[in-house]
Amino acid sequence: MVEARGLTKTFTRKKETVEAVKGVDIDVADGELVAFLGPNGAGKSTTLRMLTSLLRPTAGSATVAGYDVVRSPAEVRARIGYIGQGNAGGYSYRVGDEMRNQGRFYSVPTDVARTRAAELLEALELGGLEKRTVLSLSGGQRRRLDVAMGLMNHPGLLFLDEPTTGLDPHARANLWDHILRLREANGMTMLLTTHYLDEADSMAERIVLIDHGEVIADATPAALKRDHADDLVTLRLRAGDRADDSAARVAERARSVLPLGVNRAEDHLEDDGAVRLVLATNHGPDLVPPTLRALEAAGLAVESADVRQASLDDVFLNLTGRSLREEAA
Ligand SMILES: Nc1ncnc2c1ncn2[C@@H]1O[C@H](COP(=O)(O)OP(=O)(O)OP(=O)(O)O)[C@@H](O)[C@H]1O
Repeated sequence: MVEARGLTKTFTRKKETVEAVKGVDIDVADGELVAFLGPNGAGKSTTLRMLTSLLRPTAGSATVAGYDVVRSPAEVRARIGYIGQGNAGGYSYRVGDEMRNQGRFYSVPTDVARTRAAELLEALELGGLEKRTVLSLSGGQRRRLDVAMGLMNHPGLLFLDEPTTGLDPHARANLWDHILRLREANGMTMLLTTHYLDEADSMAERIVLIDHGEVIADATPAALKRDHADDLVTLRLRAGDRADDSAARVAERARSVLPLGVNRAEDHLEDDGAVRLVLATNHGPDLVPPTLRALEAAGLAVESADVRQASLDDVFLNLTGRSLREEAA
């Protein structure tokens, strides 16, 4: 559905040059749901705007739904839906008019547009709001209207630029619910940008991590976490009463019986004399039972166990040395 090679965009303004996108390769197969994830200014929107033919690339090429974005922009636009950042611009327009205008923009015959608009508004829980002005809608309703408008031409491929930014958690979940249901019903391919880590993690089948205009990783959320981050299992062990049960001995005995699957182990002496053992692993939850069994069989008392699973922020941190969560904040 999408094939981009060496896609590049350089903005020049008042002698200042910004290399927004630096030679990006992207492939999206039919039916995939792919998220561009990256910090502010990484080049996500610029890439999306080139793929939707809204922005001409400085170099490189892209075909979308089988058409070249530079040579055949009209063919591309007829086959895609695009939901930009803060779309529903005509605030004084009525919801129904916005949908009709969108239909006209895509040359959808009037009677088809009427039926389609009604179906989409119903599917996005906006039924009955046709006569309301866009201005009077809540943030979540406005964003759902954006989605409805983006689907007026029944696209096989939908581009969403930060669809849930600015919405509260309830409205975000609700919007996702609707998007995924429509995707299911229509078999749409979807490409979206987001800086919500949790959203990318749970919704996207594949994540393209973008930083400083470059793709720094491209894989499923699970593979990214497996290859670029560790789960951490933290255990508190009690030093025994015997003379040779010093904290150092406890740590040493614990290390000697750890099961397979531990990438790294560190121990720390706590103020109260307990030993904190931190295990880095790719299989946090699965590692806990055999570890507990092994430690207990070795006569070591485990006071507590905690598992922190790898996150996409850990992945970004390990790849760039910066925290995406902190940059977003
Ligand atoms: N029209 C423009 N003129 C000049 N510079 C631009 C223009 N559009 C984008 N840029 C610059 O290009 C870089 C990439 O911007 P882009 O909007 O693609 O990033 P982004 O990853 O989508 O960020 P955000 O998450 O904040 O939307 C930024 O440095 C931005 O300032």
